[in-house]
Amino acid sequence: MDHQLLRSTFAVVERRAEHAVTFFYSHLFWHNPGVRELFPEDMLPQRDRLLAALTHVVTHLEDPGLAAYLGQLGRDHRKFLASPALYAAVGQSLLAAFAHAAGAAWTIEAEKAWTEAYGHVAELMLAGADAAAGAGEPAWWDADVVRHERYGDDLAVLTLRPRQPLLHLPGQYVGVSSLRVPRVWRTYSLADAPRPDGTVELHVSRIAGGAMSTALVEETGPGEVLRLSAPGGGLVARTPPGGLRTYICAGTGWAPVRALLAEAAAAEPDLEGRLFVVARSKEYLYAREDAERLKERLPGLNVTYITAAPRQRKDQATERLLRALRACVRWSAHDVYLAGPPGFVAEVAEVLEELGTDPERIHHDTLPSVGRFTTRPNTAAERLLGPPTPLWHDPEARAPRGASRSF
Ligand SMILES: NC(=O)C1=CN([C@@H]2O[C@H](COP(=O)(O)OP(=O)(O)OC[C@H]3O[C@@H](n4cnc5c(N)ncnc54)[C@H](O)[C@@H]3O)[C@@H](O)[C@H]2O)C=CC1
Repeated sequence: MDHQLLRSTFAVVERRAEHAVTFFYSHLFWHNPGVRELFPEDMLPQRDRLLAALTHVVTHLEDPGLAAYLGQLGRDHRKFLASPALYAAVGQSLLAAFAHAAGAAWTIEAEKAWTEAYGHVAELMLAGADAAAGAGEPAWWDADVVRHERYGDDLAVLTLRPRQPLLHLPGQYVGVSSLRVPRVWRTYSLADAPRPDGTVELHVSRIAGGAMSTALVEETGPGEVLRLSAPGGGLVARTPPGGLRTYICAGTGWAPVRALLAEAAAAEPDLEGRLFVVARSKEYLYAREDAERLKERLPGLNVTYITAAPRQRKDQATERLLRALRACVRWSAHDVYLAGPPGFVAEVAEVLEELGTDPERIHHDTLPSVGRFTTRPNTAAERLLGPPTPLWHDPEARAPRGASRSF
């Protein structure tokens, strides 16, 4: 495959990304009646996701991990009932959209390279789907809601009992779908290590205007059934025994961190580390009781809770956290596990690097985007669909940014 040619055509398509994605879906739905019904009513998050996946493929062409990524994506796409025929239809519409957006850059060679590349991508995704089906894994897990607890106005903890065993690594997330919001899937972390009774826990924060989070926080209750997709994500334990680690979470970012700590409490109760739990206000520090229980099992864990002061804006908690992080030492010796709102993760990761943490040892997930990109935009296409928000906190206290940054 001609990687250089794939990258150069994609760079042209990217500059007209919004146009290309609109063309793609119009072409797909027009030529394949019935396919529109497989997609949610609100297509905006879907459009971002397609582009994010394509960007990932093009920027990882030489990465040996790409095949595993595509296999996992195919496994995950079983929840959409994606058939080989649908993969073929998507390929045709994608090439048509690329041809349209690339203009003069769409040469015979470019078309050949993209036809071959898409064929390869589809093959790896279908192989991932077949492998999961062959191992007896369902396309999704029906799960009964057995408990629903509210914290503050916007937060809920849901306990679910999947009807088939749901194997996962602590720290991973699942896609969640509800009949209340047809065909929409949102990702939430599983908030515990696998439990003996097979139940799982999701922590949901209601986003203003978010149909799914509102349904899960305000309307869902015991007796209802949700669908869960195959667990995925790379925020899993990576520290060798005896290694130092720091866990930092904000809001419902507590969910994956709690799962990692529960695993550590069983596997390595004498671990040494620090935990920072950040919440917008005291009322939202729903993690405190659980964290205290974990601390009893992990005496070497130093726990700090950080909230904004009363009547201060919620972001003040991050400023307070950054001050606390600056007061800590030995960052170069720590693995750091990070979870929370995307802006928080990006900001904290940057400060940790400035403090001397090895970037390879800062672990966090890039959750699939919802509506807007969940990480800072890097490419022209990402910037177009989700322009970066300006950094807001205490810029004076920061070391100068690397000259290589493009925003
Ligand atoms: N529910 C889950 O299982 C998981 C959720 N997440 C993410 O965590 C977030 C949870 O949202 P909430 O609980 O409502 O958190 P929140 O909106 O209450 O924010 C918690 C704290 O994060 C900080 N923060 C928020 N936005 C920031 C920004 N742009 N820059 C710097 N700091 C910022 C502030 O200190 C704030 O007090 C969501 O974005 C979600 O995607 C991440 C992992 C798992």
